[in-house]
Amino acid sequence: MLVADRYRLHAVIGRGGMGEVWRGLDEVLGRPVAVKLLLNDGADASAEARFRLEAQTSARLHHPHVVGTLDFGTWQDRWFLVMELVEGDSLAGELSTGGPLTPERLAQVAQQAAEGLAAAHAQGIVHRDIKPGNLLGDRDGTVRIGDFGIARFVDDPSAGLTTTGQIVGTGLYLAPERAIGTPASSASDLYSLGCVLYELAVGRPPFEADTATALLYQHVDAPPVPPSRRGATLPPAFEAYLLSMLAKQPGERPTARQVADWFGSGAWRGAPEPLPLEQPAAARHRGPQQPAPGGTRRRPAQPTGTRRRATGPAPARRSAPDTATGTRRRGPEQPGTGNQPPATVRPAPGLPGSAPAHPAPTGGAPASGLGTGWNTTVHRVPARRPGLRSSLRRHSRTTAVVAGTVLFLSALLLGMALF
Ligand SMILES: Nc1ncnc2c1ncn2[C@@H]1O[C@H](COP(=O)(O)OP(=O)(O)OP(=O)(O)O)[C@@H](O)[C@H]1O
Repeated sequence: MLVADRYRLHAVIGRGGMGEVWRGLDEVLGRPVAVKLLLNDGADASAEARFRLEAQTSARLHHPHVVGTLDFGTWQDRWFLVMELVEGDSLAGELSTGGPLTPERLAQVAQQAAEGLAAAHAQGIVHRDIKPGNLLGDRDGTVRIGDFGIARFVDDPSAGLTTTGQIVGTGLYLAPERAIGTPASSASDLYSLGCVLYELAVGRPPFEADTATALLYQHVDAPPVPPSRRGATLPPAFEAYLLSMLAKQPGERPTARQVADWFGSGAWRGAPEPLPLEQPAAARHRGPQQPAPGGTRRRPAQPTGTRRRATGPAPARRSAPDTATGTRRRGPEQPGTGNQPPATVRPAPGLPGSAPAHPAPTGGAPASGLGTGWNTTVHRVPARRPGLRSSLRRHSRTTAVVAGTVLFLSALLLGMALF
């Protein structure tokens, strides 16, 4: 098939919600390309506008870690988008074929995906659909962010909702603030990236549930179980930093720039700071930014230029639910994987019951990670949820109380030391 007298389509690479992607050849320039053809079913009147927006948005970005846009137009009444061809597998494919990634590969994914996001955020673009399938790995492992199909500019008042008030994004990776209907910000992308890294480390996403409502509650209310308690072998600094990306409050997450710098610095190899008696003298003088190969129990390394609150130790110290088992097996002991929502999920009065709000096409399969119908883009769940909103506020209050107590005790100890 020759599209627009120029692009020879060879084989379908994959299908998404908006169209199918083909491997092809630009016969004019003689180079391989990927061509996305918008589905022609006429089912979604806004699809054409979204497709055009994807083209325009991605065309503004020129970055080694973002899939480049080469052309856009119509051919035989179908819209097409021509992109750089990424020859390797998506991170979703990498996980399903090879299992959880090594810390080295994970750090590379984190750094490069964050570089791509930082470039988008610098242009005022929020991706809004960061998920394993949208992170493409080149043959040499280079990670490129694709699919800006639902990206928005941060000052776009319609960002976050469709015209019918539905939440846009992928539920397994949806930031808490988005679960309560707040428009996505760059911090929302960082939360999604945190969920993706978690999944690539553990083999399962941080939160899973049988219903969309229960899943949203977990994003808002449930502390993620540290990956190490689910079988992942990450250096402690890496784990702490990853958990900081999953902070419930957007302002407590590191920025994309900080994530890229931190992983690029090698600080992820570090371990928590040892207790005073265990600490070797040389390590005491090592700066907090430096990696600590082989060290034990050192405080997580601080990212360059990162706000103190975004460095990760706090989430890591948060006690995990007793349901964590340290296994990768999916079962009722893992958060949200049983038939009932976990104890931390409190369905609010008036919310839909246990029936999935967005039924999985596989016949009611739970929201259990890659390959399920929940791994989709638009959630047909009413976006404004008072219960979820107050839940998020409660998190802020708890943080304030803890911070106040720590401050008070510090002052008390200081006073005792002085007098
Ligand atoms: N530039 C590209 N090079 C190589 N493969 C690509 C490229 N763009 C997309 N793909 C592959 O094509 C498949 C479909 O991509 P597409 O962006 O249409 O859908 P999706 O992200 O899977 O779903 P949705 O758009 O509904 O979120 C994906 O699996 C992806 O791996």
